[in-house]
Amino acid sequence: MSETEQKPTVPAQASAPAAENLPAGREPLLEVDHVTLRFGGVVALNDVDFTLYKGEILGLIGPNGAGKTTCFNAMTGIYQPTEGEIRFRGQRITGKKRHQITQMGMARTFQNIRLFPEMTALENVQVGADAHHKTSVVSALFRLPRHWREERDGIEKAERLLDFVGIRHRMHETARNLSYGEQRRLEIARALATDPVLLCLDEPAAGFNPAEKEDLLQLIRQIRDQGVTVLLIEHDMRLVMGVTDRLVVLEFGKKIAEGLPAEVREDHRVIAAYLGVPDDAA
Ligand SMILES: Nc1ncnc2c1ncn2[C@@H]1O[C@H](COP(=O)(O)OP(=O)(O)OP(=O)(O)O)[C@@H](O)[C@H]1O
Repeated sequence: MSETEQKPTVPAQASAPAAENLPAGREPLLEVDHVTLRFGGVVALNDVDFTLYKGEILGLIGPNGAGKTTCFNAMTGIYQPTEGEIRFRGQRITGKKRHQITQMGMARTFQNIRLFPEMTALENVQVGADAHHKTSVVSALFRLPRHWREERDGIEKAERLLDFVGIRHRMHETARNLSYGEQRRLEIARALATDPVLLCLDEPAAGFNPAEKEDLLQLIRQIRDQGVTVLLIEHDMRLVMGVTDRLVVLEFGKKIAEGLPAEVREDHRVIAAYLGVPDDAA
């Protein structure tokens, strides 16, 4: 990416902080405040409590069924907590609609890729950019100048984002014809098109080979360096340990550990959770 016009369209914010400064003195961006979420008899989240600070890359990890995706879904308005609340940029988002949360600056990707398969890569990203368009139905119908301007800006922005994630050369290809890795990158570009301050990535490396994982690690760092805070759910421990500033660990819906990756890796409860051995034997 060149330094000038190729710069991605992500919000201009203060430059990324040094990881070692986290979290002391940092500004909270997202607060998950004693959240419990039940599905009938299943307690998917049990009094989960953590804060995500502006500018960090936080990993949310845990064995299968630990509650990670449920936590993302509660944050992004898909599920409502049974108890507790979630605050984003100081505002309570519990009860808000998904599009309202997107407009507040939170974007996400999904564990199972959700693109518009018959649309081109460019069009998929434009859909994300449309979240902020101000054109009324009338000005779109009558093709007023404002509509053209927004459409042109949307295309330019989509091209820059495709360049940023490394698939600009595929912009006119339909999403269904992209490789799996390209589709995952396209999802990230589409999420960035909504100008998020927080990007939530749900298992972005699933199905990747080691080289693709290394590229993804670089991309996540670049996203953070553009001022976007990142919340990452990921099973690949090498990627998690290599890219995150801090980790929150869930098991059976409960937070069992939180801290720097090096600390969490040594935590006996985390080792027990991953190895499936009794707590006192770990
Ligand atoms: N819509 C739902 N209805 C009922 N139970 C659900 C629902 N969604 C999740 N669960 C249950 O909540 C628990 C947590 O699931 P969740 O998908 O959040 O875990 P996860 O940590 O993301 O797992 P994985 O790593 O396998 O994706 C599981 O027991 C799951 O079966």
